[in-house]
Amino acid sequence: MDGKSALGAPPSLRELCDSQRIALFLDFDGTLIDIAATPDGIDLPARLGDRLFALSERLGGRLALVSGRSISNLQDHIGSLRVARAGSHGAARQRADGSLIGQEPTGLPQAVYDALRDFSAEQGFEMESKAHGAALHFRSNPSLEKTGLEFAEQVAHSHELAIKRGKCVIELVRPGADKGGAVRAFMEEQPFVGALPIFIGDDVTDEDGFSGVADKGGFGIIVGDREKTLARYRLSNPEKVHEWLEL
Ligand SMILES: O=P(O)(O)OC[C@H]1O[C@H](O[C@H]2O[C@H](CO)[C@@H](O)[C@H](O)[C@H]2O)[C@H](O)[C@@H](O)[C@@H]1O
Repeated sequence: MDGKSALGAPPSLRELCDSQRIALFLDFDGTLIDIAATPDGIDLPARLGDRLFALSERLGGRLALVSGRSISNLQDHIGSLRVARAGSHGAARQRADGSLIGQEPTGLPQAVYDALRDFSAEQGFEMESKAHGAALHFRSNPSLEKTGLEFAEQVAHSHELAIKRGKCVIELVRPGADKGGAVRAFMEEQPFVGALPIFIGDDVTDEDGFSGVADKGGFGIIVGDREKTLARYRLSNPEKVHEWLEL
């Protein structure tokens, strides 16, 4: 679908909740918070964790954060999480009480972190080491994209890893997991099972989430502009997302 011109705002959350049981899947960067110059340079709205918990309570616990960040990194920024969450692009999944859904994923080989660190220092990328992956950020110099992608492809090939793309970032991860898989895993369990799922996200990896909710009869909401998207509706920025969620 042509996301830029065709998509309108979704019906209000209240309207949707009046007619059915809703489950919400929320991306973090670019959706709940504005994109910043660096991964740690983000500004969070006051008491975001408390507000997400209150929204989750209103939805009977059917709310999950689904982020490319690790769960521990989300907690470093938001504080202790009391809602369901998936980190590392869906590879790590926890219920609201912190119990695991599936196995805890393994990290990358140390040689990959070392190679990316050396490459970043030489070439001017900002490297982000994550629990289950590693990212090359080039927001401060977008002309680095091609060099970074070529290097990441070599490393991925040597270590049988997958590449995920995002906004000014190239990430190396273990193959197999995505945000759609996380949605499907939550939707098989209480309190999510049987609800109408809605995924809100802004980036390429969120398209897997849109596909996951569509498989279960739900729909996606894209934040900002994308040329092509599986989302059915659009909100223009994180501020509008907060308004829509009545956070
Ligand atoms: O799935 P998300 O929750 O949206 O996480 C995706 C990646 O977000 C972060 O990087 C992005 O946001 C940074 C802060 O605004 C920005 O500086 C960077 O350019 C963006 O790519 C995070 O650092 C990554 O680990 C996430 O995978």
